[in-house]
Amino acid sequence: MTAPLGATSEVGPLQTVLLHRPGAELRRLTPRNNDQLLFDGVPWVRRAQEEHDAFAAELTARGVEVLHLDRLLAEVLAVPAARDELVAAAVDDPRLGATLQRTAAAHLADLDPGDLAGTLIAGLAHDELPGGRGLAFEIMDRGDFVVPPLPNLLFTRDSSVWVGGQVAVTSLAMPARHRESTITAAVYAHHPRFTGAEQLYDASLEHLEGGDVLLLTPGVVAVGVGERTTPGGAERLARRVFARGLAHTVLVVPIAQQRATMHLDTIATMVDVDAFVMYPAVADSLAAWTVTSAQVPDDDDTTDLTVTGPAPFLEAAAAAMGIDRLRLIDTGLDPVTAEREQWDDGNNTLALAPRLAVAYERNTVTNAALEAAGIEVVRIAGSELGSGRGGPRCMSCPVSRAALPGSPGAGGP
Ligand SMILES: NC(=[NH2+])NCCC[C@H](N)C(=O)O
Repeated sequence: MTAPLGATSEVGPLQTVLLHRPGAELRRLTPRNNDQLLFDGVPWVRRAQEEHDAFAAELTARGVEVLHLDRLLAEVLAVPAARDELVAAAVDDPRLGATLQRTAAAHLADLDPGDLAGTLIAGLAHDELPGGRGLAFEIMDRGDFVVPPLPNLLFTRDSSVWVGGQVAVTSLAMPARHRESTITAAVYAHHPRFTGAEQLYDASLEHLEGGDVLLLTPGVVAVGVGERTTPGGAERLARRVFARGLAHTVLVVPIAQQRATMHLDTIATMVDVDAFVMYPAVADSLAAWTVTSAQVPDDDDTTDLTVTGPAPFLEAAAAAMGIDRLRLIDTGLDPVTAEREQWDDGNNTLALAPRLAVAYERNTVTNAALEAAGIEVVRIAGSELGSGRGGPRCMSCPVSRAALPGSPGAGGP
């Protein structure tokens, strides 16, 4: 029996999750390209894989079904339409010119599904393309990429997000991540596991990343806007969730446009039905605009919106959730520890159920605070994984979460 698809909260018992075990794409990182590829260092790949395997094992041990994105991808690449879409997307790059696009596409089209999946993720370097031709090919250096690698595919949170029983394939803001959503789009459209899943969003729309989307409680969604998700993306998502009856309130939360706070889930995640772990430096200033719709909404993109605010985030969230107050657990203790542990994704927890969350072991002060507040912490190592600036929440996309007691069912059919 597989669980119904979808999620309506951050903390409902996790049943199925989408992960990506990092592979050869991390071996592409060098001190020259790591900034552009959004890593803060050059990870030791073998150790990163061990850390990721241990993360997956903790989830499996607690009864969570783990789906692996590279395996789903290899399976959909047996479908001709999916193959054609993904090969075309891989060479759809103005750097290449028509001749190199054609020879690269021909090379990719000849690969078997497993090798093609591997190449779409790890990329294709100039010296790996035997029949390469064209002006761009002549001019490129040996190590340049014809198809760039996708080291951030590891952060499955960002390239898709389930809201209720529908899945939003997102529109990623950074060029290094654009192609990730061609992969999630193909998997959701063509893999039998997702047959019938309705798509809520797509990559052609305004920027929206899953790390900015928090399902506070059934019917209430928070969306961070900052370096990645734009106000336009938040507005589009609000209209769509209202039109489809997936939520009644969207809280739009501005966050600083900088790397340390690239997504809302880098400063706050939920660890219980009424509790956040949050970066104290922003706790007092974080604000939210409350978006609702007075109309009986029925159209995806034209519903009138009512916007009120800004109000302090915790007050606006509690009001939208229909509870008196939200509990707050601080990252760190003093400002320096807080800043260090925020940077190391101390806030970026993955709840497996109310009061049970996965966190990086290195954030010792935050984890102690979580335990003091009654949260059981499943600690994982992240010395190598963390160099991509993402923690347990970023590295996971919940595909099925059970409904919270007392709330309507989570997913769709
Ligand atoms: N949901 C998240 N916080 N994701 C973290 C993504 C990290 C990734 N290196 C990026 O810059 O995009």
